[in-house]
Amino acid sequence: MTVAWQASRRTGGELRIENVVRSFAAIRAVDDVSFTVKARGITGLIGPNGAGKTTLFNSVAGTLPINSGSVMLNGIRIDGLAPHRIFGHGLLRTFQIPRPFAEMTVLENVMVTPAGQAGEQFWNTWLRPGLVAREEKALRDRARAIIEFCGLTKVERQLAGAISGGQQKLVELARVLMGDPAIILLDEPGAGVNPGLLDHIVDRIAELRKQGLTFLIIEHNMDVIMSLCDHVAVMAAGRLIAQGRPSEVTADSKVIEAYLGGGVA
Ligand SMILES: Nc1ncnc2c1ncn2[C@@H]1O[C@H](COP(=O)(O)OP(=O)(O)OP(=O)(O)O)[C@@H](O)[C@H]1O
Repeated sequence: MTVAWQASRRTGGELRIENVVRSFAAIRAVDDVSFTVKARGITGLIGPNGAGKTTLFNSVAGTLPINSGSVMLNGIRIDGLAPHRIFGHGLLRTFQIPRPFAEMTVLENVMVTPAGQAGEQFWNTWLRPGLVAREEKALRDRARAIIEFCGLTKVERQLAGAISGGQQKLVELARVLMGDPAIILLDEPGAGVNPGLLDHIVDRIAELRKQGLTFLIIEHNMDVIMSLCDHVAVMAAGRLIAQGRPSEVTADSKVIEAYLGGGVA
């Protein structure tokens, strides 16, 4: 029997992206971009293919160093920190293509959490077996509660490589939730997901926001953006060309022009 799970252990999640530049040789993939993701809100990041959205995500999450500018999380400067330190400050991300351990079950995938458990120190297995067993049980209970929250209980014993692409997206979300995030960067949660499951994913994201989490979401599906986001930032050719409420940015002539000129996915 699992206990109801609440995503409310951290507070905050405000992300301030200021004048960020990231180039690849002559291409300024992110060109002097500034915007703020409000704590406990859902900000969408949209733009045509090649706009620089993924590069900005990678820069914020610490996997790509930035050339200039700054990234602040809850007032703490995080650009230049290693990805695991940024993770430690509560910023976690998912990937456009889910990356589960295909030969492990859904439950095992969700139980793979950051270092620091007693069982990871091998001598504990002999000297303090009770502690290791208690930690293992607490981890399993927490994983099962999060799996239930994500609606994955029916498939928790299946191999993660054998479930649908949409369910794998939910496994990614569950894994991120195990890391106790303040802010989650979601990379195209709707890509390749059937409409029924997409409604469920949207509902879970809305519930997590209600519980105090903050989101920055890259998404090409405008229905998802319109139903979830309270703020939208629009990039094109590396630059931020508009930001505001969803209804404002979709009516903005610069945005319409960028999509018509750049081709919408
Ligand atoms: N590792 C890299 N090396 C060289 N150029 C890159 C690299 N990564 C991205 N780019 C270039 O940077 C620009 C922005 O790409 P990016 O993938 O960030 O855009 P995007 O908005 O995420 O696009 P999509 O919606 O198609 O995923 C593109 O011109 C791309 O070719």
